Amino acid sequence: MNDGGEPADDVVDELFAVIEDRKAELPEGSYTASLFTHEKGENAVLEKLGEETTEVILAAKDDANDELAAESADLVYHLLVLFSMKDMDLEDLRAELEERR
Ligand SMILES: N=c1c2ncn([C@@H]3O[C@H](COP(=O)(O)OP(=O)(O)OP(=O)(O)O)[C@@H](O)[C@H]3O)c2ncn1[C@@H]1O[C@H](COP(=O)(O)O)[C@@H](O)[C@H]1O
Repeated sequence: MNDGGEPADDVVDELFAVIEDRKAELPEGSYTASLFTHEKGENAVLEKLGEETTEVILAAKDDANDELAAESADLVYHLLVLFSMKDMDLEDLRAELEERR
């Protein structure tokens, strides 16, 4: 909660909104935009997902929890870029998780 008693914006929702903006605007110098315009197409983000997954596993095996959190954030970010590329959104993920409750 912030000082006004309103719920704080969800950081994951906010990140996804930024990713959607980058997809629409493709600003110069944006890493996110570069994934949407990459010459390898969607393979660029798929390769990053593979790399980040390996990094998550290595951090876990090293018992390096700070690194595990950082690599997990990289993984989630790239997963959200993939969702956006596929015209999916966080509601698709939430609906899938809800169904499993
Ligand atoms: N959350 C992220 C985020 N996580 C990871 N990354 C990028 O993902 C890449 C991860 O690659 P690696 O771990 O392999 O590290 P690296 O060796 O530096 O990367 P490369 O040389 O392979 O590109 C890095 O370039 C990171 O900067 C991210 N880039 C952007 N965001 C978010 O997206 C927003 C918009 O960013 P821009 O699109 O760059 O404006 C930012 O404000 C952040 O909130």
